[in-house]
Amino acid sequence: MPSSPSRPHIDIQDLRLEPALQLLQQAGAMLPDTEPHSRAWLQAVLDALCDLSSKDALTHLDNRRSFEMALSREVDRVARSGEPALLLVLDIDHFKSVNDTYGHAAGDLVIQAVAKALMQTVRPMDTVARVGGEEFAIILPNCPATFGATVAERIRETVEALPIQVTPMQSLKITVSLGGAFAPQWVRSSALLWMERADRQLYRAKAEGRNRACLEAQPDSLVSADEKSMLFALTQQESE
Ligand SMILES: Nc1nc2c(ncn2[C@@H]2O[C@H](COP(=O)(O)OP(=O)(O)OP(=O)(O)O)[C@@H](O)[C@H]2O)c(=O)[nH]1
Repeated sequence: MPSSPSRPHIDIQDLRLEPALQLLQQAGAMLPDTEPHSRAWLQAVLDALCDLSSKDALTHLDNRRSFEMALSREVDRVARSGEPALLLVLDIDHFKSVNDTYGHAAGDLVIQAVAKALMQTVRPMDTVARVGGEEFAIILPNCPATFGATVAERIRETVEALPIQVTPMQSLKITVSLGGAFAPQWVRSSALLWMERADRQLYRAKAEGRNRACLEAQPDSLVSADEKSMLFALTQQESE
């Protein structure tokens, strides 16, 4: 393929890569073992930086930024395919008292243990993210409405049964509250609205006593006024 004459030539040696390499080293990321300053080496550095900026440092789950991107992609996919998709948001109950009683390091161990349990409880195709201090979110593509409550309950039970060793002598039990909402099928909605609906259910689970999962009722027919107006605007645009 003929190369474009206007394409600028970049000498990798001239790039200021030291700060990026230090960042990767400090984060314990694997540095590329290909020939330094080769094209393959630079690509591996870029890949490692992308990985670093999309993962949560404590749990290695997706961070909020990459979760939001995944949620937007899922909204588009559902609108095109009509497949059901469930969003679960999950919050550790009374987590402040774990920190206050056992210390911040013990709190971190609890967060890591919950993250690991979530990864082991859902399918590889599901996206598990840490979206806040002690708050997680899970996107479950292709999850039938009839299965939503079962999967949320399975997660709740798994965490409840989990012994978490915070010191050699001390093991803790914790619980989580979950909220869930299905993406409206065949409707181009927004990731933000979907998240708000799941959050409302989480709020309900907390208010009703914690250690429970609340899912939005009648998932297939629930379309908010905002979503209807977005769909209307889109239909208008398409007909113009
Ligand atoms: N150890 C640790 N604590 C964190 C981290 N991020 C946030 N927190 C703490 O998480 C706690 C959250 O407390 P709250 O928002 O009051 O929630 P809660 O105590 O779980 O109460 P409910 O959610 O109502 O059951 C605060 O004490 C934060 O300091 C973290 O990365 N590590």
